[in-house]
Amino acid sequence: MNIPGLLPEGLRDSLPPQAQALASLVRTLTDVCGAHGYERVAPPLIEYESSLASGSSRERLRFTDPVSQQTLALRSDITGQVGRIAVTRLAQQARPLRLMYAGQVLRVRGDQLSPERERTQAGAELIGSDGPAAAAELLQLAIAALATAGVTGLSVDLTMPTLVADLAAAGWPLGRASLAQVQALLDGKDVGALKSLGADAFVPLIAAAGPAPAAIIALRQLDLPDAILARLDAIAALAAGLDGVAVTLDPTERHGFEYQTWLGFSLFGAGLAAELGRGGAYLVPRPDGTQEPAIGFSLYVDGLVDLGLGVELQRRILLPLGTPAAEAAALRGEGWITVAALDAETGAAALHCSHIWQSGQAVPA
Ligand SMILES: N[C@@H](Cc1c[nH]c[nH+]1)C(=O)O
Repeated sequence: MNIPGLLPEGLRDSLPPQAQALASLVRTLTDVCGAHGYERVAPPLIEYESSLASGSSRERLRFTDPVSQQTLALRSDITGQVGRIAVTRLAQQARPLRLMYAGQVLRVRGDQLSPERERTQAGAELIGSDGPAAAAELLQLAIAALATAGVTGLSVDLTMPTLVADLAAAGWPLGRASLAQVQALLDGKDVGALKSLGADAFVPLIAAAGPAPAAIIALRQLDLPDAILARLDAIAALAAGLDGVAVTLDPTERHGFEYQTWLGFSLFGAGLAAELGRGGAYLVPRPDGTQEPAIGFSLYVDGLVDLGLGVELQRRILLPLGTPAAEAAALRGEGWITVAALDAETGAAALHCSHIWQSGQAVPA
């Protein structure tokens, strides 16, 4: 098919002013992470499919490399690549290691709330710890970055991605159901089926969701193993430390948390149904077969552009033909965007200029 301008489903051109807004938002978000001690890394867009596959079951666009004959894939997430860098090239660096990144990722399929397949992720990962102090740092950093970018009405949904599996491992009876079945029934909030299969113990988890303080009280009433009670304490402290942000807890939510462990979180803002970012604790596989704890987040910058953020209102001035270069440079120095006329006819409006430079003065067009 060769229709000019037609793009494959889920892909789009970013135009003025959105393309500029995207770049300036990436800058804002990475500046906030940088100011908190995170150092930038830039992994490649494409890698061996086998190295991208570790840790994530996400579907990736793949192809055979005509040069090496190996299967390569386009990254669908940058977190795993940062982990790979941390445990290989930066394995000798002191921990915790604080790294950040920004770049494009490609998903094979979009989803209902965000149909686009190419997205820009900007995020931070702390490698070497996934404890409560690290969790508090990362969550607060994600919130600070979004707030600096101009997001209002921030809310956080906390989840415990491995909770159900951990409870089953600790001896909570699954009845006649498999772990995967119980997880699916919890996703569907299917109390009847859980009971009829003998997995009654898991039913109260459904009601223990909602505003964090109440959900935590409800969970504490269940017969939880000590290790999980300790996590709950950490989550309670985390939620209490997020001033002015609405925090909910949905303990059995796993959707989108394929590799996160004891803690996952989604970030939302006023005006957009889709999440603005997501993060959590996870384990990075080391080449020797052991694992290193880590925690981080990714922000989806396109959603911020859709909210109208990142557009800088800069004044544009038309410079008539023959304007001396020094005058033009002085105007740019004052913060003007200068647009040089190439002829005497083209007017300010056609060049999106609000002003014209006339006899040494900026005159409204
Ligand atoms: N990269 C993950 C979020 C994440 C970052 N670090 C840990 N988890 C995602 O986009 O879903």
